[in-house]
Amino acid sequence: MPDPVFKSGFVTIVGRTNVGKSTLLNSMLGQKITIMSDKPQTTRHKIQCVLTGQDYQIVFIDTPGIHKPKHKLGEHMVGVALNTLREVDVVLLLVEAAMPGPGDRYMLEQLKKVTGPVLLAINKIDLVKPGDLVPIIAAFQQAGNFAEIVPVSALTGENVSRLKQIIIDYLPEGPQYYPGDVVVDRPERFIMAELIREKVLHLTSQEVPHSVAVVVEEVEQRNQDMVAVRAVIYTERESQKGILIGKGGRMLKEVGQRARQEMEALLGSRIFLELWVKVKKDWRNRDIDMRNFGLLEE
Ligand SMILES: Nc1nc2c(ncn2[C@@H]2O[C@H](COP(=O)(O)OP(=O)(O)OP(=O)(O)O)[C@@H](O)[C@H]2O)c(=O)[nH]1
Repeated sequence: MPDPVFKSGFVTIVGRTNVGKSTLLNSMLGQKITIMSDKPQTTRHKIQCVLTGQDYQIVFIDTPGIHKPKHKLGEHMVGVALNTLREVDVVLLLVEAAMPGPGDRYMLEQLKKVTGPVLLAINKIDLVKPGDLVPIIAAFQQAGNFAEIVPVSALTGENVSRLKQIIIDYLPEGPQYYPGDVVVDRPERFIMAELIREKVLHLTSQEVPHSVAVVVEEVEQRNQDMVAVRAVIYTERESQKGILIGKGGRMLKEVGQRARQEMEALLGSRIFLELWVKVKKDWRNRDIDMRNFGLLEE
């Protein structure tokens, strides 16, 4: 019998904010890695997760949403997304199960610049009646040029393994780029910061929008099973700082407790987490600060 072919390559998931990119990625990986929240624009970084099977390896690059930029950080995000599209083997466009609107058309235009296969996954099908899906699929089929169209629910997992198989089908024959386990090509500090930020977004609802950045300033191995972490949550306004700290420090304590539990599970050691809140005005419009926060590559 001939050896089975090993397939590998780089895949990027693109889509408007909030369509469920992180949820889908996590569902495919079966492990929580990227930030998930119900606020738009939470995935600012290019994250590589690696999914390895018997005869395949998918390297996921999670790009920020392609959307019309509103401020400097927005512009940067669009640039990152478009550059990534040209470097990968497969582009996976994720949309919500609804008729394509102006925002989708903007994205479909951008995707015409891609030469490789573009797959379309129509997400959140758990929210629509099966009958309503047919015209949606037809509309997207007409509006774009997709190698495959797959309806999925990232949340319930419906059709996710089929989508994974289709991605593998479109990968070229190639080497195993990374070791066998799921890995994240990001320093642990980044993951810890994202976990903290996720808790902030979940716990503060509307009052503190995504104008929050988290920087892990220090990680110190105290002893064999204890790691001390010092992190700063940056907000744009004093009022947001107040909300984040909460009455008698209650909010910050809650954020810290929840983040710590997940950090411990992820890193497999006990964590001593020290959290600070600082105000840094208008950080989103200043390149220098964005670089400090690790949002721009040098
Ligand atoms: N009902 C339903 N909700 C979903 C599904 N997939 C994702 N969501 C929800 O949609 C919201 C956004 O999901 P994310 O995975 O954070 O979206 P994203 O595209 O990564 O968002 P950004 O990081 O802002 O670009 C979350 O509240 C998810 O729980 C799905 O299949 N069905």
